[in-house]
Amino acid sequence: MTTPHPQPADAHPQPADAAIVFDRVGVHVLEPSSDRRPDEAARRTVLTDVTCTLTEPTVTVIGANGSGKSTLLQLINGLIPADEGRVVVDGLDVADRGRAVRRRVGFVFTDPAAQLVMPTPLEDVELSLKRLVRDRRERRSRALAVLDELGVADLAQRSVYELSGGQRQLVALATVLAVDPAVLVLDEPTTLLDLANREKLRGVLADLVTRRGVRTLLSTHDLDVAHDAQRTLLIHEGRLHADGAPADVVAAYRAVVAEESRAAQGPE
Ligand SMILES: Nc1ncnc2c1ncn2[C@@H]1O[C@H](COP(=O)(O)OP(=O)(O)OP(=O)(O)O)[C@@H](O)[C@H]1O
Repeated sequence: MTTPHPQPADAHPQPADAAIVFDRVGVHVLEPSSDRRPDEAARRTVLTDVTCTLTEPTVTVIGANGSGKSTLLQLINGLIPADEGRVVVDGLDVADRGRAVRRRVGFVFTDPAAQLVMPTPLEDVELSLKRLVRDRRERRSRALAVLDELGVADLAQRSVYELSGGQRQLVALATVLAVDPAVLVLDEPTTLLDLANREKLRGVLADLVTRRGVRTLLSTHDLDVAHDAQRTLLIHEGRLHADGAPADVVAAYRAVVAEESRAAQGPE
């Protein structure tokens, strides 16, 4: 799909070739097998032959545990390299323009502990801004503004250890948003959130898309959240099994689960 999307007046400038392209992408992992010597590792396929071009501002990825969703997302900024094929973000091949890609793409991990390294939320967001904003006072006011945007400014000076999982998740998102990414990739961002915070996050993401022109790509097990997108991908056993409107892809997912459950019960 290559339909251009209108941009709001104060939107993040998107290049003419704004798209995330997966071109026959495969990822394999080496799995040491118990009955072999450790150096004779078996190669297991995690993703295979994934091809799609994502131009929509909002895309969601669904699929069973272990199907390959996180791996797919981590290919986008080179956290996991593709063993086959190419991943291209806004015209930049991740394999040789990784640094430029990472400047465009913000990644929010499922586990906020992967992102929070400082004693307080404020210091964590300031750390993100260090490369962009030299003036300390400016850095502080921008960090507070982002925390405020996510409704967690009151936690700015608290110890990270005093925060709930959901609060940490919002702070982790703040550290990424602070540097104003053009593309925001989120791996199961609502897993740790209660209903109120889940709704808040959905609102924040919708607002980022319409007001800031950020494009979002997120994986989720929450089928309500999956419907928030213009396009949904279903990853099943490492393959792109369905791709299209969220309602259609969710229906395809239900069909896969029903078929697997029938097969597990065996012949009648
Ligand atoms: N570095 C690795 N070494 C070995 N196996 C790996 C590695 N990374 C991922 N895998 C395996 O690849 C498969 C896909 O993992 P991935 O995390 O992408 O799944 P997922 O769809 O995000 O699952 P979940 O919904 O449970 O988070 C899993 O079987 C996982 O164990």
